[in-house]
Amino acid sequence: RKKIILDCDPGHDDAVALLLAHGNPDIDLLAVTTVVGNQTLEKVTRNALAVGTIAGITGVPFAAGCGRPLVRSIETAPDIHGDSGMDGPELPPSDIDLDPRHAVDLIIDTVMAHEPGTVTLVPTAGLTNIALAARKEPRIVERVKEVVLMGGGYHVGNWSAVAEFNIIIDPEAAHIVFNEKWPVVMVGLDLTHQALATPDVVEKIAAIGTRPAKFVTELMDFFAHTYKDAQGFDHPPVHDPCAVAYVIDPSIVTTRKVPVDIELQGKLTLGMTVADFRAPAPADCHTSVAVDLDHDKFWNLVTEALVTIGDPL
Ligand SMILES: Nc1ccc([C@@H]2N[C@H](CO)[C@@H](O)[C@H]2O)cc1
Ligand SMILES: [Ca+2]
Repeated sequence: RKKIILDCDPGHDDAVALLLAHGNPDIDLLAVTTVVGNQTLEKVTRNALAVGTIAGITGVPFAAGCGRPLVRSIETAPDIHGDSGMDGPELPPSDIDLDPRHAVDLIIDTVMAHEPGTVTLVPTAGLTNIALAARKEPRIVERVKEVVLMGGGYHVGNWSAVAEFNIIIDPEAAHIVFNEKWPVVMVGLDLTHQALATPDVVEKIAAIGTRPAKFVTELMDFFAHTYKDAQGFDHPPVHDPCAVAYVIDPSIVTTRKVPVDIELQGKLTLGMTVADFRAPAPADCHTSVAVDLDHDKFWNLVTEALVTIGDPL
């Protein structure tokens, strides 16, 4: 099984990523950590625990992490995720207790406790926790198998003309993560804008007839409305589970090995993930970007995970 740590900011699509990670039999979810992003740390942490409760996750530590970016001030995304960060469905009180450790320490402890080269980090939010973990315990960089992150875009932005939200809310953290010498697979907007929750996808999920599936349809209904109003999309792109899906089955995403670095100075380009496609990638290039998604295989993974989780209505 593939061991992962999910670092997230639920977030409608983070919730689907967590359900996919929990429901897929090939994934061993070692820990769930939260970081400020779509909403404040307190709100996204409450949301993560609510999803864990709905999914019936037990025996997996949940820890809260950084409440603000390394350098810049907090920027949340209420226009897309609402005031709670996961508006739409009713959220149950959580029966999961937070791990007493900071997320950075839980990430470090977990990576150091497992065989080198076996733990994949899956960030689906700003990279503040991941950057700090690499600075506090540099040994995790050579020990982590790879970092498969939802963020960035080599030709697409959503928080500026050229920058994606998870990167631009903490570009200094992203610069650290992309420049450490570990393998980084950037699952950016170029890929995730192909993962649209169309009506037939939502109908398939509704037909599963379980509480978690109903929860996802309610998330998607809200997400569809805000994505239409705020970004003019007919159907909402469900970004974060694409990173988990790549870990489960790399064949459902095509990737290209290409140097990627983060713009920290530009007035117009701050937070841009600059991919240099020009020459053949240098032999020591440790970054790659996701290009094409197998839409049907992707949504089959999500529906199969929900079927596995069960809990009929
Ligand atoms: N407009 C918008 C802002 C933030 C996000 C969140 N950031 C990433 C996509 O930019 C995902 O992780 C998602 O949770 C999605 C849409
Ligand atoms: Ca997210």
